[in-house]
Amino acid sequence: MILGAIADDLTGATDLALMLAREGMRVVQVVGVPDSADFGDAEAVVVAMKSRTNPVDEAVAMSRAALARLQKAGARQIYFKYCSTFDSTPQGNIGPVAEALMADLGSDVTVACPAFPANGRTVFNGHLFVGRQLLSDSPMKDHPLTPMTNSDLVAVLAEQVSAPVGLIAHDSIAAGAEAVRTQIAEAKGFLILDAITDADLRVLGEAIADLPLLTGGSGLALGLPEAYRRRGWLTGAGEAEDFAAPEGPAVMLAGSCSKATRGQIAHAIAAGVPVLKLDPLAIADGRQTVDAALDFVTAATATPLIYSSADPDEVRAAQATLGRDRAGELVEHFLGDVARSLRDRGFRRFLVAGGETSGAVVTALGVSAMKIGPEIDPGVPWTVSLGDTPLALALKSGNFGAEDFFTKAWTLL
Ligand SMILES: Nc1ncnc2c1ncn2[C@@H]1O[C@H](COP(=O)(O)OP(=O)(O)OP(=O)(O)O)[C@@H](O)[C@H]1O
Ligand SMILES: O=C(O)[C@@H](O)C(=O)CO
Repeated sequence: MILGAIADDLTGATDLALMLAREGMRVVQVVGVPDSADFGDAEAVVVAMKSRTNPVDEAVAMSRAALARLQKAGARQIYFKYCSTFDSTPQGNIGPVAEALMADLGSDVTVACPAFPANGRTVFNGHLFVGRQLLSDSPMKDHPLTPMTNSDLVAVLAEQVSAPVGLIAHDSIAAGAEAVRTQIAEAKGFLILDAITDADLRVLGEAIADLPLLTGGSGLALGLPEAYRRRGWLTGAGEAEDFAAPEGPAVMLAGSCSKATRGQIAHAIAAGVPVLKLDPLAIADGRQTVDAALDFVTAATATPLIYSSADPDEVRAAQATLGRDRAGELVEHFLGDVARSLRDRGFRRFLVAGGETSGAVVTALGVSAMKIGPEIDPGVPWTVSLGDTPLALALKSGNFGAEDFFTKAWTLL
């Protein structure tokens, strides 16, 4: 194994696995800390955690356990994958997890870069942009769990760590990999990396391929396989692996409240997709039940969509009554229960929107590992679970995907 990755949520793990597979690596994605350190002939293993919004101690412990397994499997380099919108709170979990991994690896310097230009995430002078907006002006300011109100990543990360946080600005990246490598060699702690294009990411790939620990979104991995190839670690052109989606009925489940997901839902409704909208308050007081949701799915004449996605005002109202965490958990458990019951009734194809939501659904489905299939939109592939009853799973990061995602995805199977 060359690269061992630890992702703080499931859709993020899939996003990274797709990036590595597309650049020619044999990748396996596992869900949760794997029991064994045997990953067959995988050149990269991405361990998907659900640690983005857990208490800091829990997130650190889970990530360290994953690291130990990846080290045992012989990973040459470790990658901590977090969101391209740097989803975190002043407590963490990006900083504390990264610091713990650094300590375990005996390393005193690492880099941090959430840039993913194909999805509009760029970092310039240490400030994160989402499309043309600063992160703090983007819809991420209203995220239900990790509202992002500061775009200055040096400042954001400095609040979360005890080590110093510096910046390698775009002029250094434009000067090439050697210039970046020199700055890293002279630094201690964390270095935020600017990157505004895929070409920047390829320069960075070459500059960082020998560091023990990398931290970033999936974009930072763009140039790694090529850099590994140059070092002779990765051989072969990386032929696309076979992908056969299991046959069977399908369902779509959305718990993401992102602007992108809400737009995709509106598009699906306009296209005639049968929908059921969930309300956390109605789930809490028993007015909405899993049985009723299953009846809705059974009665649907086309692939149905169940969603709890709501605009920021609705989310705030639900959270004011239930509390932020309970509102989220109610929806996640509900969708997980629905998914499990549908699998038991023969459903084999699941499209899920939202990282936390995907974590809950995939856990409920008992999926422990998956292979990467065709890309639906940047950062979102179809996957197929490994094991006795394979399931086709599309796990969409909240903010990813074109407007027609919920209808287009099915045409790729
Ligand atoms: N109507 C609602 N009111 C309050 N919370 C909600 C509502 N609908 C969903 N949630 C919760 O909001 C959270 C959304 O997080 P999730 O990670 O699934 O989506 P996302 O943040 O848009 O996606 P990603 O993490 O991939 O960017 C979940 O915990 C979900 O249960
Ligand atoms: O990096 C991203 O934006 C996504 O892979 C993600 O982590 C969403 O939860």
